[in-house]
Amino acid sequence: MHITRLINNIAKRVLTLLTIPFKIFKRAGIFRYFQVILHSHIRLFTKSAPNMVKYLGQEEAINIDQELFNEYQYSVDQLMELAGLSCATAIAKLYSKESFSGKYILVCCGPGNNGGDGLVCSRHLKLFGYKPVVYYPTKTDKPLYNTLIHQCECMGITILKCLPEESTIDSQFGLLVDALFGFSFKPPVRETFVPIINLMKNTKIPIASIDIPSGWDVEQGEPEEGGIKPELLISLTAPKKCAKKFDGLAHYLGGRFIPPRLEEKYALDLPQYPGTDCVVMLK
Ligand SMILES: NC(=O)C1=CN([C@@H]2O[C@H](COP(=O)(O)OP(=O)(O)OC[C@H]3O[C@@H](n4cnc5c(N)ncnc54)[C@H](O)[C@@H]3O)[C@@H](O)[C@H]2O)[C@@H](O)CC1
Ligand SMILES: [K+]
Repeated sequence: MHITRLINNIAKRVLTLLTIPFKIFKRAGIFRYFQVILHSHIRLFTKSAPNMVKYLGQEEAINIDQELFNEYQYSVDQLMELAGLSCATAIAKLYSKESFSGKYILVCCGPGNNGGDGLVCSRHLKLFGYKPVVYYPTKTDKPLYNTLIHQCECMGITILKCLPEESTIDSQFGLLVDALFGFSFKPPVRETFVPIINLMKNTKIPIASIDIPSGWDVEQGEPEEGGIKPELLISLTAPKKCAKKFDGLAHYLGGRFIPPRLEEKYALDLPQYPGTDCVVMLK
């Protein structure tokens, strides 16, 4: 275990060192080309390391969630803040600001807590110097969500009323953050969300999915008719079973808030987070 962790750490350091020279490339095309090549190589290098972390079923994920709130007395906004920060951090690790060449990040938020993570993530992305814009089609009229929206607006983040035209997405946005549905999703996607899911299926810009690629079955993965294909997946607490089918560029784990006793009870076998980081790269 120690040797595989050491190899992982060395690989990550090599990745960071190799990435720095590319940050001087202001032209997104060249930057992204090298970024993809680099990550593919790092993945090959680290693939031999056994991935011990447990992949959760839907019921188990819901039980852990409930236990955090009931037994450990965390409030939703406490965990959401850490989850959203982890997502923004993972995005910043994979995509430099320069790679977007001034383009916006479209953060699509759903009606539940996954959408709340998206709102928090937007706020942190803004603080990191990115340009997030939120699309939140079904606002949840609860104090928590009203506050999160208010905070976004106070930070100059635009909340879009309509979904941007598919034809303008590529020219305006450099990344789409998928915060529509998390571990409580039950297929099939309801009518209201079909246009945004279709847009995500068709778009050429990269997608970063929070916790679950939206529209995927939490345990089985991508639907038979085809689903969205995120480039980055940020699992929270522990990856869900569908993450085994994830074939994008990078998979991070975030939400470094699980008490050791809870980790032990569910035999989560969480990987070691580097130093004080709030995310750890799984692949
Ligand atoms: N411990 C944890 O486990 C934490 C979880 N958090 C986030 O919370 C998420 C889970 O949140 P929730 O339980 O609120 O649920 P979700 O955000 O996964 O989704 C529930 C919402 O989606 C709707 N929905 C479900 N199936 C649908 C369908 N087929 N078509 C259209 N709408 C559908 C439901 O009506 C509900 O409004 C996680 O995935 C994660 O992102 C974080 O905020 C913090 C910590
Ligand atoms: K999602």
